[in-house]
Amino acid sequence: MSPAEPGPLLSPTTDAGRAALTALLDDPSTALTGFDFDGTLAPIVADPRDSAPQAGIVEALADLADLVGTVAVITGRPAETAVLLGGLDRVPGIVVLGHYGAERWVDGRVIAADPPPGVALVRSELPALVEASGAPAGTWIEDKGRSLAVHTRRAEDPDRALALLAEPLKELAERAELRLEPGRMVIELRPQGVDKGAALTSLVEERAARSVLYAGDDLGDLPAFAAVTALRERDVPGLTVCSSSDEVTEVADAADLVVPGPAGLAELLAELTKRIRGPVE
Ligand SMILES: O=P(O)(O)OC[C@H]1O[C@H](O[C@H]2O[C@H](CO)[C@@H](O)[C@H](O)[C@H]2O)[C@H](O)[C@@H](O)[C@@H]1O
Repeated sequence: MSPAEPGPLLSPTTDAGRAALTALLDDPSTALTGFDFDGTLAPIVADPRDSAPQAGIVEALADLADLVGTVAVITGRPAETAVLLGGLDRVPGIVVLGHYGAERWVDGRVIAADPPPGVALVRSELPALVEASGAPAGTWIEDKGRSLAVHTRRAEDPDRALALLAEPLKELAERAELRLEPGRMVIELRPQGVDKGAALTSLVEERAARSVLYAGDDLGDLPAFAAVTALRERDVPGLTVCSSSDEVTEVADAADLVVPGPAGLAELLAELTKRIRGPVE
């Protein structure tokens, strides 16, 4: 295989994806690359406090940061949590947008507005709601400051727990004027008005990026995939990458390229940096 040919992983299956890859390789310095954290950069684990990046992936991001215009992480986590768990401060110039874009971490500083009052309401009512729902033991609440998430991964029957919680959480979210965000064995109640699509689009505009790559694994990443599609209409070629799992299949269906989880993404990033650098003389 010549260095100009796609490797086994870096092979988009759509024309739009192939066009975006070509644009990125032709002019990497104007490309923006964005990544989700859990399930994409970090393998899924039972307790979110134990999350750690896929081996080698932070080093791959650091290599990429030398070559492309922007490396960003866009996550449902608080920005600082993702930076700490991921050791993301090892990536030069990285931008970390937390809480679906409501927070921005750059160079060790976090910029964020105050959370809406509905978050305090949810904080006070959620424990009793979870108890009353009949959700099985192992169901637990993650308080992220600006939002709260109810996790069922450690419950005996995670899907049944989610089914029991769905209606009561919907009712509470409506009363608190918050948005319900379903994910991988989790339902989150979070402020409205932001999503990963709006966050990605703003960053592309701010950086005047001329091509974009976005990688994600969960339902909360679909707005970013939609933003990539919309940016193509504005002459910004875009490539969507799914870090696949058996838990969520909608993301693979929407992607230009599918890799097998964070391990596959680490390999893809290594291949991408190799392709950008070109043949070694
Ligand atoms: O936008 P992301 O970076 O993908 O964050 C989405 C949610 O990720 C975390 O939950 C997920 O990962 C956990 C650790 O692997 C796993 O235990 C859980 O089942 C997953 O849903 C995080 O805890 C949430 O707050 C994020 O919103």
